Amino acid sequence: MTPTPNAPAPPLLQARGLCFARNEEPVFGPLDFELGPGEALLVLGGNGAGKTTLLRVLAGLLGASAGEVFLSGRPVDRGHLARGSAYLGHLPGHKAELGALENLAFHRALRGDATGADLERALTDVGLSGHEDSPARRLSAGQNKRLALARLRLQSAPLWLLDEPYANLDLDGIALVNHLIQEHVRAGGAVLLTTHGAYAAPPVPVRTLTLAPARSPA
Ligand SMILES: Nc1ncnc2c1ncn2[C@@H]1O[C@H](COP(=O)(O)OP(=O)(O)OP(=O)(O)O)[C@@H](O)[C@H]1O
Repeated sequence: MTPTPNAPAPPLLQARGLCFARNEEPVFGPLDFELGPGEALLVLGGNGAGKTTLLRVLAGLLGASAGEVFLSGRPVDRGHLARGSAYLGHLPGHKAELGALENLAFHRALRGDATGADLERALTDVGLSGHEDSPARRLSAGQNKRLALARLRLQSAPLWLLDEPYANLDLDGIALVNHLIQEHVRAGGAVLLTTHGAYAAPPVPVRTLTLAPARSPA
């Protein structure tokens, strides 16, 4: 279909009637929201409200029970979501025996990414200079989070899904996350993030989505 001249660009991410249930017990939804390029959406809700589950659905790691998700105006399935987003979860997902640099190279090869980005520079940028050869299993929780941030930044996905990105980080690390979010959003990307620490809100236009207890089907 030919786009209408001067038509507003569709949101980068849109959810309509999105629900997730486990064993017929609703976890969240129905949710309707959208996120444009250059925006961040802070997902709020108490422990167990379904924030992580929502991010995993949007990352294509779990299938929604109902509803639709659109990327740049097109309805997408789980495979498209997995390819169109970069997910930072609670677990860093590194190969424990590989060094920090090897982990970045491994994930780049896995994605078939041929950008040729400087991986040593990527480690330096997240404060891991000097840890190039350290196996991931020997990195601290905060250093593992920093390595995951380096991986995130090397991906070209426009949509970032960040689950508790500030967890385990010192003040300098919190500022690093905010810098990366700001850089990504200014480049036209979008970020959906969860956090329990209001102090860490990134310095970009932020909207909020509060997950209320899910409604049981009538
Ligand atoms: N693997 C699982 N198997 C069964 N139930 C699960 C599983 N993971 C999460 N749940 C349940 O799903 C609900 C939502 O969990 P989720 O982790 O999405 O919440 P959350 O808002 O991210 O919580 P928190 O703020 O504590 O991290 C909770 O009731 C939780 O017990």
